[in-house]
Parts: sequence; C-alpha cells; structure tokens
Amino acid sequence: MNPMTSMPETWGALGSALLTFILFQDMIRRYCPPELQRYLEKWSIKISGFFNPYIQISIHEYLGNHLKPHKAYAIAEAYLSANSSKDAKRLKAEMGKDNGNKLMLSLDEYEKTTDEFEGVKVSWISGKTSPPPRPMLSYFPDPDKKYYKLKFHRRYKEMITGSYLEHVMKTGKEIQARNRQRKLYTNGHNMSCWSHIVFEHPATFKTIAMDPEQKEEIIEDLLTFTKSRDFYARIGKAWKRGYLLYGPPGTGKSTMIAAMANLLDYDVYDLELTSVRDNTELRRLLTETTSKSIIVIEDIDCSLDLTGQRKNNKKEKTSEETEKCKKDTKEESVSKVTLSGLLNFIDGLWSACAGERLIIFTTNYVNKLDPALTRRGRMDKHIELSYCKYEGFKVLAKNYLEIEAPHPLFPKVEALIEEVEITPADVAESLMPKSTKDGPEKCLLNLIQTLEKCKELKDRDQQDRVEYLEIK
Ligand SMILES: Nc1ncnc2c1ncn2[C@@H]1O[C@H](COP(=O)(O)OP(=O)(O)OP(=O)(O)O)[C@@H](O)[C@H]1O
Ligand SMILES: [Mg+2]
Repeated sequence: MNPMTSMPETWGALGSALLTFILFQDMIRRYCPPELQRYLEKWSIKISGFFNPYIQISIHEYLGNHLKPHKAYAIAEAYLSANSSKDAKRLKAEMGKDNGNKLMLSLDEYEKTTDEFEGVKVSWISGKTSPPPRPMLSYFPDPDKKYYKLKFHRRYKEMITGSYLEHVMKTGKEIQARNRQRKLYTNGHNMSCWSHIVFEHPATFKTIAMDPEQKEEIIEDLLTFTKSRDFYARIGKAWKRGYLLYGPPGTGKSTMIAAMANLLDYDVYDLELTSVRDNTELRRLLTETTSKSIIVIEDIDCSLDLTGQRKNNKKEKTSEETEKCKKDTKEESVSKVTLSGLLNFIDGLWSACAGERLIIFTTNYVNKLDPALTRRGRMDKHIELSYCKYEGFKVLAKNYLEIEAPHPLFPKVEALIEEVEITPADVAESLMPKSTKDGPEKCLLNLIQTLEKCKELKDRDQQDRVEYLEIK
C-alpha cells in the first residue's frame, strides 16, 4: 500500500472491497450451479481459515445419526456447570442431587463463557442445531441437537487438545459423580424421546414384604451381576440381565423395581411400548439409555399384544385382563413395534453398545406370554411375587406400626394369613392408621377383621363350588 495514502482513502478502499465481495457472493448464490457454489464455499472456508488464527472443537450431544448420547457432552456440561457461572450472563438452573436448596447451573443456549488453563484463555459457546423439517406433518418431531464449541488460538493447539481436554474430562467426571441424581425416564404421552424426572422412591429391600430367603437370593443375584463385568466380557455376552417379575396385582412388582434401583444406584427407564411408533424408534430409544440403568416394561402382556403377534393363537382374555389391557393400549393404533424387534434388542444386538443394564418385564399373567419372550437367556431370572404370608406380614408390621414379634395378636394373624390369599398391598392398607388416634393394636385388629372376612369369603366360595359340583 502506498504510504502516502491517507486514512479515509484506506477505509474507502476497504469498504468498496467488502461491498464487491458481498455482491460477488450474492451473484454466486443467484447464478452459479449448486456444485460450483459448494466448491467455492469450500475454498472460502479454507481461505478464511488461513487468516483466522482460532481453532474450534465441537462436542455434540449425540454421536453420529443421534443414535447414542455422547458421554463427552454430558461431562463437558458438568465441567461448565462449575465454571460458567463466573462470566456467562445467561444460565440454566436445575435442582441438585440432594434436592435441597442448591441449584446446578449450566450455560443457556447460545451463551459464551471463558476459561483459563495454565495461563491460556479459551472460550466455550453453547448452541443447537434443529433437524430438517419432515416432509409430512409428524406427531413425533425430532428433538434439537445441542453442542458445545471450544475456541482457542491455534498457537495452543497441542496443549488444549492434550492436557486441557484431559483436565475438562477428569474434572467433569468428578463433578458428575458428585452431582449424580438418579433419574426416572419415561417415553409416555407420544414422545419420541425420553423425558425424565428425579427418581426418589423410598422402597428398599428392607421394606419389601416377601419370603426372606427369596429376598436374599434376589439381592445376591443383583450384586453378583454388578460385579461381573469381566465375566461377561470373557464369555462374550452383553453385560445385561433380564428379570421377569410376575404375580397378582398389588404383590409388589413395581415396588421391587424401585428397591432394585435403590440398591444398585441405577437410573430407571420406564418404557411405554404403546407410545413407540415402530422398531426403529424402539431401537433408538433403547440405544439412548445409559449404562447403570434398569429398563422396565410393565404389564408386558398388555403391550401391543406382542404375545399374539408371534403365536397366532390368542387365548381369550378374562374381562379383568381385557379391562387392564384396554387401558394400557389406547394408542395401539399408532404403534408398530413387533415382538421380533423387542427380542432383537434383548438378545444384545443393540444393548451391546453400552454395559450394565437390567431389563425387567412385569406381568400379572405369566402364562399368557410368548415363550420366546420369557425363555432363559432372555429373561434370566423369573421372580414370582405372591400373596402375603406371615413372614411378609412381620415386615409390614415393622414398617407400618413399628412393632415386632412376640406380640399377643401375632399368633392370630399368623393362623389366619396362612389360610387366605391376601396381597401385601391389602395387608398394608389394613395396617394403615385410619385416624391419628389409632394405635398399633387398633390397626392389628383391623387387619384381623379383614383376614376373617377373606376366610369367610373363601369358605363361602368353596361351599359354592361344592354346591355347584353337587348340582352337576
Ligand atoms: N411385597 C410388598 N412389600 C411391601 N409393600 C408392598 C408389597 N406389595 C405391595 N406393596 C404395597 O402396595 C402398593 C402397590 O404395590 P405395587 O404397585 O408394587 O404392586 P404391583 O405388583 O406392581 O401391582 P400391579 O400388578 O397392579 O402393577 C405399594 O405402594 C406398596 O405400598
Ligand atoms: Mg405395578
């Protein structure tokens, strides 16, 4: 440039160069074929990259075709939650682990924060990309995909891609472990993705009323599973275990799932099959589940009539079954999940991509299930939850009334409860104080009354049966 050129002339020249560039770009957009446009765009990025001294690294929320959540994104989010509050102006707040008064902060969308590492400044920017619109109006819109962008001077490339990112991952993981809040995920209400709430269920194995030996066996089985990572790797199987919980309504199937999650410190994914459009969506939802989790499909016998699709010999359901299933399959018409889609997943085809998961099915009618669904290897352990007997009653008496044997009324309860079929839910209900004045005695007497009524009804049923047989 001529040193004699005055400042206004220089600005004028720069301004007209910029204008020419903008007009040139506009011309390209209007008149060039798309191939040439892409080619020119590629070169313009290269040229601007040559002059731009900054490097960007993106960490996306999902890997690839958003099949799987990207762990690094969650870790970076945790790291930034501790750092971003320093200078970012727009933050998101979420409830912390203890659900106390402390809120966890993270960067809001399109917000920027800076960080410093060994004297080097970097910046982090949060953003999101929206999926392209679907050709047809859809009930299941694809979710936005979020990302973080790390920006730094190219002079520090080696240090940032090496020790700084290592520091981010290490610190982020520590923060994650400190803040880990277990979650209950659900895909209900026609959602094509998981939504979650904090999982806070008070059930533990201590409060579950069931045969003590059976309880110990289940706990042992679960703990062995969690310690078997190397074993599963050695035998070449996905690190998962299937449980089938069956028994009449109110015997504690759902309660046991909560107790399992509390014992193992796992998240729970409550999969509502009737809300899943097809096998592809099922596969996506399942691959989005994280390690250390329980995937639950409640009332599998009612889920999309999976049983019948394979057997083709639908048994007639009783009116009680039909009523329950009707309630559960309201959206059946939009779901095309098949038994084979579900079996493929259980067999480890997709579950192999992330370890340590339990898959639990519950049913009231185990005999109605397709044997392909329940065979060992798929559902490794079958657990029957049955009517409440004396051992179960003692647990409930301790939980609800804080009383233990020996007690003068216990023998009476023992004699009656062994004779009748009463669910733990009904025993629990009878033991609940009905007014603030009700003491343990009153509640026990209430239970005895209920048990006597059950016995009377049972005897009457038997009598009816005898009479019926005699008439026949
Ligand atoms: N074995 C049990 N131990 C302790 N409490 C129990 C047990 N079974 C049932 N309950 C009590 O009864 C209530 C209902 O139990 P739960 O929902 O676990 O039954 P379920 O077997 O899942 O029934 P459904 O087949 O209708 O889903 C629970 O909230 C719990 O308070
Ligand atoms: Mg249940």
